[in-house]
Amino acid sequence: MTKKQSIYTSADQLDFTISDLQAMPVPSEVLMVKPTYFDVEYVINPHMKGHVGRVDKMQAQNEWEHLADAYEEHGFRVHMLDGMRGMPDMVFCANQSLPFIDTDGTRKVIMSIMHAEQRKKEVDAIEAWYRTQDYEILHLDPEKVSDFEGMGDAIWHFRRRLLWGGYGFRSSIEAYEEVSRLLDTPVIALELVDDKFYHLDTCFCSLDEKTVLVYPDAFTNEGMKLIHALYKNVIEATSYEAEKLFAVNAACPDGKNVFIQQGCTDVNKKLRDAGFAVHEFSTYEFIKSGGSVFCMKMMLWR
Ligand SMILES: NC(=[NH2+])NCCC[C@H](N)C(=O)O
Repeated sequence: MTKKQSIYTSADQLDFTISDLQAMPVPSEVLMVKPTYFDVEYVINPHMKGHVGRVDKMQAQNEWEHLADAYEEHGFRVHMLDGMRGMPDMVFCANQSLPFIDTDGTRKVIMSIMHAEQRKKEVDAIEAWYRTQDYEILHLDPEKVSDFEGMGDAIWHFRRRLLWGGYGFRSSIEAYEEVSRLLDTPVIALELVDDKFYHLDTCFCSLDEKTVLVYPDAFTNEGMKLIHALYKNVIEATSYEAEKLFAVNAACPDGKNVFIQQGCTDVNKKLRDAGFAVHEFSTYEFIKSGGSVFCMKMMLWR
């Protein structure tokens, strides 16, 4: 496809359909950071309020292990990285980077510029791990980009070279000009308008090429138009399940199986009706920090 434009912010700018886009392999590996030092120590999103010092460490460890096992059971190789003292949010390893595989098979990663001061040092720790993994490491120009929180806000369309980028709370729209240029990929930029849904991965879950799970009130009308223009099936979560159960922070690593927080009855029925297999997990300890299934891992290519 010849790109006329790299960042799309309104539906009338769209000059392609999904089938025009190049295919991209599905990741086969997962990175997870052990929750040894996970806790709620500060408040940088509305979900963390009232939870400082209230994490049940044993329970968190159990929840994390069940999730890691599930990736292994579904055939994914899981890299487990030790957490670090003083980095209670490092366990949310969707945030410090955005990995990518090029058309020639080169693996690259763009390192994040965390919005919150408290989380900035996590990026170096994750970068050090990528150095052991034969990834080409790319950095955003801090003169041009103030913040970008990796796969928390930048989500690949399933199996296609198209990036969906959320902005407004943790990432700024300028980041996507840079990301689009570095990865030579079009970006659909979606403004986030509700601070309870501060990362794109709290309100947008890419399920397969044609299907997405969203929480519509987290977006502008124009954002929802873009989503409807490029997805045939748009599954909507209720406000209760999206906000209290992080239903949309689910993960569908293979286009068939959806890993999701326990108890999302309405969303689960819609997912099953659409042909997906649903696997429920307890992530209550992590929800206290404003994260669930999706943000506790990073998908990688081998
Ligand atoms: N991608 C995510 N939604 N990650 C959750 C991050 C939670 C973390 N406490 C933060 O506010 O930064």
